[in-house]
Amino acid sequence: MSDIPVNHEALIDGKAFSADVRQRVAAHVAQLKARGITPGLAVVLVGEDPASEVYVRNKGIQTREAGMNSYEHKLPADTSQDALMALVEQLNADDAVHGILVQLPLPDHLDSEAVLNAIDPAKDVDGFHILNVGLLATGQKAMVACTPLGCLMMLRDRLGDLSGLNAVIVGRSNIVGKPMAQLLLRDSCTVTIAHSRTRDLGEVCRRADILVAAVGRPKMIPGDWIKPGATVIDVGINRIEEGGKTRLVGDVDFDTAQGVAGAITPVPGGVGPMTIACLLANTLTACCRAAGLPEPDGLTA
Ligand SMILES: Nc1nc2c(c(=O)[nH]1)N[C@@H](CN(C=O)c1ccc(C(=O)N[C@@H](CCC(=O)O)C(=O)O)cc1)CN2
Repeated sequence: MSDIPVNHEALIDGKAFSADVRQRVAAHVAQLKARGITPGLAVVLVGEDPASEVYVRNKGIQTREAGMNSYEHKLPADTSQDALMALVEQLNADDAVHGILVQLPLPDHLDSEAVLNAIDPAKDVDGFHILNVGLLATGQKAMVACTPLGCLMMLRDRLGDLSGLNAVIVGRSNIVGKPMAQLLLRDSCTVTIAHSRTRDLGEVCRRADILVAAVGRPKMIPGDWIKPGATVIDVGINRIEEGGKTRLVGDVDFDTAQGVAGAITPVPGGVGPMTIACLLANTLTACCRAAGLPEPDGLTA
């Protein structure tokens, strides 16, 4: 954000929202623990990517803060595919582990798709397993990818019933764009997925009551692409250099967008914090399902 005054009424505070989600998860975990059940999340990090190390550390901290067990597996960058698959199998078989997450990106020599599809779908708290992708696409009970789940929670909180709204998602990735589209379709939005080849992208965006930006291009969407009063969810986290300093910006040009949008997520402090909160929510859901207990209200799709 720059020196332009922030319209606080329009701001969707992902930090505060994620704190509330984590608090609700913790309350539910406390009830489970009183029955002798402790949810456990295993996170696997291969290599030493600095950003991944920060995310994995934060996941461990927030998992423990929610009262769950955290199991961290840090493997060297030259770990073989076989060794990684063997660890996944070991975690699949471990009853103390209810959720498994392999931090992405993996080093280039590893086949990410094969690793993700080796995770037990019931423990796939990232929602990336092909079975969970298919279940979501066919409207069945699935583990849902954390970032789109977090976006959905914020949209429902801000707008209530989403049915009939025009939703435009800019970006067609497997981990955000496509699952986001499925979730909004399930909530009866009229959904458009736009991407790099979309013609008249500005025109398409201007039709959106809900605009989700997930392209990974800094400040690509200016304020005059936004319908007045629209709800804007910015999934982009881009590090840019400005005035000799680096800072994080989204895919939306926040300064020009915030005066037009009815509600908007900032970067940082918007969607990002919801990703880890939803990971904890998914781990709790996986644990409840494994124990044959009712799922927590308001923490699933
Ligand atoms: N297996 C997975 N790998 C990755 C995922 C994922 O969901 N599953 N997502 C990202 C990284 N990520 C979590 O893993 C993540 C990214 C960003 C944030 C966040 O809170 N961002 C802050 C800004 C942080 C900063 O200052 O750099 C924000 O937006 O406010 C949390 C988690 C890729 N890998």
